[in-house]
Amino acid sequence: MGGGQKRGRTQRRHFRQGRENVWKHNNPKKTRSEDDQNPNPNPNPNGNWEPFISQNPGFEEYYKEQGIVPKEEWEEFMALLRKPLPAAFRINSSGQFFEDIRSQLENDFMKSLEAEFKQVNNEHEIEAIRPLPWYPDNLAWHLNFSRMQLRKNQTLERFHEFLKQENEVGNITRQEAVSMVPPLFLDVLPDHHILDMCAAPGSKTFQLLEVIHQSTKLGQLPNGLIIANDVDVQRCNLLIHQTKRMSTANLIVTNHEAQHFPSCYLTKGCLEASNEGIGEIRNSVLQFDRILCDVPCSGDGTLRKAPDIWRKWNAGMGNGVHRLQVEIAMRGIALLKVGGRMVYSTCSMNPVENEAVIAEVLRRSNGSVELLDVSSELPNLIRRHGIRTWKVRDKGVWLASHKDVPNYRKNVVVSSMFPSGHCYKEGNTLHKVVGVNESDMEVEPESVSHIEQTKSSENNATIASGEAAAKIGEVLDKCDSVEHLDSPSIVEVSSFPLERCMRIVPHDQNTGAFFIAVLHKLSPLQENKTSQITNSTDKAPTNISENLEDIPHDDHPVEAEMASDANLKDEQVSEMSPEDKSALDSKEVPSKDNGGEEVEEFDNGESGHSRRRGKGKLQTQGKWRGVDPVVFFRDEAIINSIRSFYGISESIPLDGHLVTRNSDASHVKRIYYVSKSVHDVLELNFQVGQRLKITSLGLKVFERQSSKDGSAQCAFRLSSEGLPLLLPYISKQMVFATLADFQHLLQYRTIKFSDFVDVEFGEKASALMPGCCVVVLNEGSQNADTILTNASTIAIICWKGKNNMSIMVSQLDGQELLERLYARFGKHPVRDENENANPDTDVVENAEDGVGGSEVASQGTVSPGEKEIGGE
Ligand SMILES: C[S@@+](CC[C@H](N)C(=O)[O-])C[C@H]1O[C@@H](n2cnc3c(N)ncnc32)[C@H](O)[C@@H]1O
Repeated sequence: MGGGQKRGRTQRRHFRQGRENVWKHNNPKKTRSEDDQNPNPNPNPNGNWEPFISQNPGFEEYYKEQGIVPKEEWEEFMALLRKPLPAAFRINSSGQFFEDIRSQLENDFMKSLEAEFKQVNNEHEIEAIRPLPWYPDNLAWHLNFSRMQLRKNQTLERFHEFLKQENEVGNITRQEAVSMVPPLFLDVLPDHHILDMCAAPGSKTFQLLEVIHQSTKLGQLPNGLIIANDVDVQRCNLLIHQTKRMSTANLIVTNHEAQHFPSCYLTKGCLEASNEGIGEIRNSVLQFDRILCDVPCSGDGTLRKAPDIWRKWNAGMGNGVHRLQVEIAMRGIALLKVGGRMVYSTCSMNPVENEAVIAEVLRRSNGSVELLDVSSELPNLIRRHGIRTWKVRDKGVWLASHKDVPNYRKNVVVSSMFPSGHCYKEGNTLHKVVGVNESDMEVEPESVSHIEQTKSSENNATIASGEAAAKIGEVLDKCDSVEHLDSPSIVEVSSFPLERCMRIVPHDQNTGAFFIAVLHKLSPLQENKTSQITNSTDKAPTNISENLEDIPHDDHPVEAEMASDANLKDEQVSEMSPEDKSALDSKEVPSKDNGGEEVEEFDNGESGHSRRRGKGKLQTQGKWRGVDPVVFFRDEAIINSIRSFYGISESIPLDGHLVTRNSDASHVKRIYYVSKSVHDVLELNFQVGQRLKITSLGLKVFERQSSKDGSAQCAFRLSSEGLPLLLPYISKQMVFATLADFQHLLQYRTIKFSDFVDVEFGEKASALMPGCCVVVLNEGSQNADTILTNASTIAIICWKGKNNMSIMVSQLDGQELLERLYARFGKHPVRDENENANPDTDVVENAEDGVGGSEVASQGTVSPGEKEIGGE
């Protein structure tokens, strides 16, 4: 794998930043009084700590003018923006102990924290912690303690410890409350194919994965899949780390510019050539049932948690990302199946990044997409209607219409930023539309600048709430009798039902701010007159595929062979995104076997040991240089030996489900399991010339192992992540332990067979083949079948040596599991020091036989974030 140790270190640094344990103290050198006085400390150039400035006149002027909250709420809105954001977290419902954790919060902490809360909090909030009322099943929680209170207050120590530990092992995820909202509006089902276009660091991907895995039985996989994409490869690594705890075989992580996310489809001719029947057509196009389009944005909705935005904020931030947001959203629409749903969201309050983008998507889609009214969904979530009128601010000047934009700024301040979306060429005037039938208009209604009567709008309340409403009224009064409107003070009102968009504002529920819109695709995208009008003086769109559906469907007869064919027609090439084209071009690039670029780099290599490769060859995944290839693992000898060693039943299919990141089977180090849905996408991707640049996929199930004395009889050991999937199918190398012995193993990590409390267990353990094995907790005297098919069964991977058994679980995970067992069964492991062997807990030092200690340490006991990600 390219990158090697250098990348490993970078990854670790990013993991630390990305999966910061927010419950820890950040700056131990600060004194308590400094911290308490300065809720948002900020170093000045002299290195002294100062509070963040929580004012920005430009910000206030901007949002007052936009009228996103009514005048009478302004002070409350601003006051809350200046307060630190209360912490929120989600219980990971895929975790084995999620019910225990929820019950601990509901029955223990909710009550026990009451008294502490009264002591430390004199605010009006009445509960110390509470479930978010709009999040299903009490799985998301809001804390009324600030992070500082949590860290500093002795009485909160137990709760603080709980949060720290559960966060570290991944049983809970800290996530801003409002950021949990968009996936809830996607209406996801377990068999959906989902694209998360801008997915890193992955909080929402995680939520989506939870939904598709929700009703899956132990040992089975859902039919759906998620492709989580992000343009930033390091942030992709954060996402991979974040989602690792899901142990999912239904995820593919890709690294593309979302606006150029590649098309993958096989044309009719190609299907025939490959003897695939029309019945297979379902797998011949990569389109999605659900798309999450959580785009990059100015982020001013996160002011409460990132107060440095106060200092940085300016109106240009929103203007600067508008075009990219439109391009990403349009690409999403093109990739969405007819009948599918796409959620567009930002953590910005700015209408230019929000309503303007949605209006432009509706305009360009020309009736193929509708904006859904989801007011009946999540009724407990307080939100405001989207607005239909706003202005654009550029270089300190308010612009009410594209007409007002000076010529030299017209390529920057584009028409789609304005409510009408109408582009004015030099010398044009705005034609009045009030009182004109749409049928009388020369151009299509949705492409025309509308000045609407607010009283006839469904959206009276929303529009009337803003300052702009008064101005609209004034202008409309004048408009009715005016044929041409040249006044720069005209206020445009969008004709689209943008009130169906949702804006969450901080003072409604003591949260951050967020914007969400839900789109539904009604028909394939057609060539779009509107966007041509709209863009007549804008820079040309990056590619035509923004406006054309670039995936074949009934209305687009399939004319050419698949993308990888040399005889592609010119127009087909022109519909491709630049990335598609470059992938196509790079077909001429020599294949991975003989043509990688010569580079000087570090490489983790197959041995897993970092080594300097010198002038080595970059790995190549299809067209993508520097990316490990994805290869189906079909080495029958190895697969059979694994099956036979662990007694893995034939009822779990392995053929076609195992992949590696190395084409040389004899050096494969890790083997990943992929679901049928992922398999199908991979097949398609191979057939179209590997257009998808895959960073990570699948669930690690087997890892190559070696033992110092060569006693291990199978070249591969089981991995902890893959165990929940394989457990019901395993019949060998498995022993059932009593609660006491299981707890002792977790506590002491290595135990001599003769030292187990249950003598029979010790004997059975010693009779296993040397090497990797599974220890299953048998609380009570259930039979093996019942235990193995029960989702709440607890099992760990161990190493059977000559004289002892060692666990292959990280210290942290072992400790957490021990705590959970105690919470569930109420028994502490009581150990008579004389009774059992070696009290040392370090498996590396004490593994006197079996696998090489360093092997266990490097593969079994480091935290997941420190292992290689997504490849060999
Ligand atoms: C708002 S964050 C996404 C947060 C994420 N959905 C979550 O819930 O964790 C926006 C992401 O978009 C990514 N991004 C920026 N430009 C992009 C582009 N052109 N294509 C794809 N991703 C992009 C950034 O790297 C960033 O990770």
